[in-house]
Amino acid sequence: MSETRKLVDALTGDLARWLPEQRWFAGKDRPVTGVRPLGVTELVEGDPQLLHVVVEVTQDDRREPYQLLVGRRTHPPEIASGSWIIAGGDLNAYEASADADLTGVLLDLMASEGRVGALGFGHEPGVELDTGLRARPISSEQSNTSLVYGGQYILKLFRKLTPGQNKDLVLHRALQEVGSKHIAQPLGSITGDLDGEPTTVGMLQQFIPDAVDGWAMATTSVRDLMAGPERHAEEVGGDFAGEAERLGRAVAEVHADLAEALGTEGVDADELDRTMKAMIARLDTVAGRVPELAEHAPALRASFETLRALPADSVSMQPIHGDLHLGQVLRTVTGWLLIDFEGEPAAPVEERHALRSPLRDVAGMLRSFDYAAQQMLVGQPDDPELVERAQEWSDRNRTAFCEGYAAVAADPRDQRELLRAFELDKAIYEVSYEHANRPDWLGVPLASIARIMRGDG
Ligand SMILES: Nc1ncnc2c1ncn2[C@@H]1O[C@H](COP(=O)(O)OP(=O)(O)O)[C@@H](O)[C@H]1O
Ligand SMILES: O=P(O)(O)O[C@H]1O[C@H](CO)[C@@H](O[C@H]2O[C@H](CO)[C@@H](O)[C@H](O)[C@H]2O)[C@H](O)[C@H]1O
Repeated sequence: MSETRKLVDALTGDLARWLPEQRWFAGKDRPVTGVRPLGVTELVEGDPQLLHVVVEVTQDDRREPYQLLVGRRTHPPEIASGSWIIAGGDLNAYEASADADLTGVLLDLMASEGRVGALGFGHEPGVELDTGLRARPISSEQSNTSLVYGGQYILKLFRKLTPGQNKDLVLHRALQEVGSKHIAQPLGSITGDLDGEPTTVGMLQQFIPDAVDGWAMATTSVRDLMAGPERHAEEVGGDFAGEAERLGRAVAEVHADLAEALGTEGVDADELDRTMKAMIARLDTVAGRVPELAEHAPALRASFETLRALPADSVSMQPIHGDLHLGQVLRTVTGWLLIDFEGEPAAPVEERHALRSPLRDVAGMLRSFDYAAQQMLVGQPDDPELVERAQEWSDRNRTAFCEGYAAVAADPRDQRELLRAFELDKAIYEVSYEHANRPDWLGVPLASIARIMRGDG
């Protein structure tokens, strides 16, 4: 048996333990019952060695492919303890995305449009890439793993793979084509093979070094307010409402760009019915898993059912971002950029690619303003002054965002019932997300659901 084969066999055993410890692993809600290799490509030969590995992870009846970079060397560099998959012995192996001596090859292969085994590397038409740059992984906790090359490029390695072209790449290319001002330019990609289908495993983009994400800015503003709760949101130095308004405009412009690039579709009554049923199905699934949601389920179901009465022609469908929140927007020196057009990490691929109402993105941002304010109350939920300030901050910034959006497109608040239903649907998704990933924050979406149902949100 070859060395590599032996390693891969050993790895699959250890991965069942290691994978659930990774932030990006999407299946934390149930135990891993099996791991089997689907493909192994040797990107750097010898010692050190870099392997690109795709494994299929089984969890009960669910089977999902994940991508890994595996490094091996006799004299390993400083490796964070959590990155060791097999520590010590002949078969030492670590997750290699932080090993800058090894990851440079990915950029160099994209620059030269190389192919290694099942992996094809390419750059976008007309783009010339600098080579020989060292990469560092970005430290934030994310669904995928991103490497920054020399402060110039950012390469996102998708962790959970879905067959076909990744929606993030498809929408970035479409937006680039129509000259959207609100994206980081797509520069290259890496394509693998999944069940015989060419599949995006990586996307390279322009890196914006001085960008700050919306979540960091918004929570700084909330913190300012909470530090002196005797003052109101509009009186503190860190007021965010101007930015929220500009962000609303940017999101509306991206929606218009997506519609121009990829078209829109009207909706019939059947479609509205399907939307409602999908919301109820998600509610039932999440309420079955999270007991705290169950008490709201009957009222939520009744609320979704009222969508039936809406005129179908009030909705238009188009490609949308699909998981828009303050962590998915970057403030640069010139304005707001939207990133990460993959859609909800847990949604099935067909659903992510489907045309949807742009109001879903608006609802996602509204939820996020609420989150930014309410997460400050985790651990001190009963201080009436702080509760009032949090609500005030959220209301002020949600309004500013909608006003910005309405300056470019139809006012989302004119479709109050639909917007409310999308917000509730998103909050139900968040209950499931927090339950699996950040149980301490479960109260944030639950409190929002209670507030919206009371008519206070
Ligand atoms: N083009 C970019 N320039 C600068 N930073 C970026 C860029 N794209 C992404 N980032 C940073 O990387 C983080 C992860 O990117 P994202 O696309 O959201 O990955 P994930 O799919 O893992 O959530 C973002 O929160 C942001 O801080
Ligand atoms: O950015 P991702 O694609 O990984 O999105 C997932 O993780 C998000 C958290 O990092 C999660 O967003 C939720 O928490 C945010 C604050 O951390 C908040 O701004 C969002 O409104 C809230 O939905 C997102 O739902 C999930 O898909």
